[in-house]
Amino acid sequence: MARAFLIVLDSVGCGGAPDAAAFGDEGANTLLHIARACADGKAREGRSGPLFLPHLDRLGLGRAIELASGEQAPGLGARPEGLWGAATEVSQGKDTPSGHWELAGQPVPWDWTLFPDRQPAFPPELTEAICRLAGTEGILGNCHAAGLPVIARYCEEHRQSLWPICYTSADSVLQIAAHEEWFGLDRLIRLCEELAPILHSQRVGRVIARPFSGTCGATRRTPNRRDFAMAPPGPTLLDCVAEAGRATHAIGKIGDIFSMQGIGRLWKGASDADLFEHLVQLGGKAEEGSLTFANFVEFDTLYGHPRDVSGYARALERFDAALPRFFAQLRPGDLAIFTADHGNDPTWHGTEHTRERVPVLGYGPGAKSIGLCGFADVGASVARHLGLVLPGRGSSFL
Ligand SMILES: O=P(O)(O)O[C@H]1O[C@H](CO)[C@@H](O)[C@H]1O
Ligand SMILES: [Mn+2]
Ligand SMILES: [Mn+2]
Repeated sequence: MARAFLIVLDSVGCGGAPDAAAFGDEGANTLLHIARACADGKAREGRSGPLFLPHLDRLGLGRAIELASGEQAPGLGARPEGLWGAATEVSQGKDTPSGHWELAGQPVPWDWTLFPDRQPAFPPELTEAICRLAGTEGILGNCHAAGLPVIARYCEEHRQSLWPICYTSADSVLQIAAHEEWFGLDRLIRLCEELAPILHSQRVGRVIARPFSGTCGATRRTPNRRDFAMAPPGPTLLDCVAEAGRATHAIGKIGDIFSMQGIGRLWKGASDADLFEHLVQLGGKAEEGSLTFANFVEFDTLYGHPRDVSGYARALERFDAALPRFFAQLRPGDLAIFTADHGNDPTWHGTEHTRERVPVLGYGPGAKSIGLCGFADVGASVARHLGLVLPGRGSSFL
């Protein structure tokens, strides 16, 4: 029986989304702009030269970028030896759950609730609920922000008052940062868990605990982040595989993104390097007929949001260089698909995700062009590869 590996490189988009302008993202292209910066010598911190991704490019990465956006990425464009194409999203959100759910066959049928970009960003009833559940007299932040600056800005007040630092973004999200020792990690996780059903009932997609440690001026976020996400709008690829009695393995934050629905075993780690080791191990030992679904988040969190082009290029090159160790574990008949959930162009303005198409690259079935497809077609194809049928929007390109 065949095995499938669905691997999401978080935020590694390739431009060309037909509705990018509606998101203020017309022209955004994560991979193209990183490749151009590298070729122009503008991404030289800890690396140099044109973007070097020989293994992904051999699958068809350069051609996928060109197909999605009409632009040639310098250094990429080898003749594809893998399955290659690009996918367009229909869900009206450029966030992580929307992207993953649609890849797994469930586009989001509703409009997410977003908080206004003003201070206070949260309605008084929500602030009261946070205070009641946290046992505090108030909250800090209450604004749109990126995580590192908002912690730096409110650290000292947080240390003195122990009020939680609450912020949001262009995503449908309430994020709460608090110090692991001063405020308490368990207390922060419990607070987010208790708030989640209230927020979910209002179509706010996620409550995220963002614990940090260290002293003010030298804080760092810890790996104990927890996302409490709404459940997907219906059964996904994971449910389909699990209900067929097959094993499902979730690497990284897949468990959080799918509210643990349809997930057999969880494989977590402190870094993407740790997660890659899980992927290599599962390449060797995942059961016949199983699905391994992985998310590599550092492209997004460490380099996309902070707009670090060199760092993003380094992370892509590191990932590419490690791929042969994973490929060496695969067996005849296996399928490994590499794709993404949205863009996060590190050359774009602001600090938010960017609406883009995403590459769809497959290792296993040999050279094959799939052209432009929908996100949901990825899930339908993985199901088909496993001999299953995923009901819903997608159709298989296999
Ligand atoms: O800057 P940080 O806190 O990482 O925020 C990011 O993390 C959130 C969830 O992925 C996104 O909405 C984005 O704003
Ligand atoms: Mn994401
Ligand atoms: Mn993100």
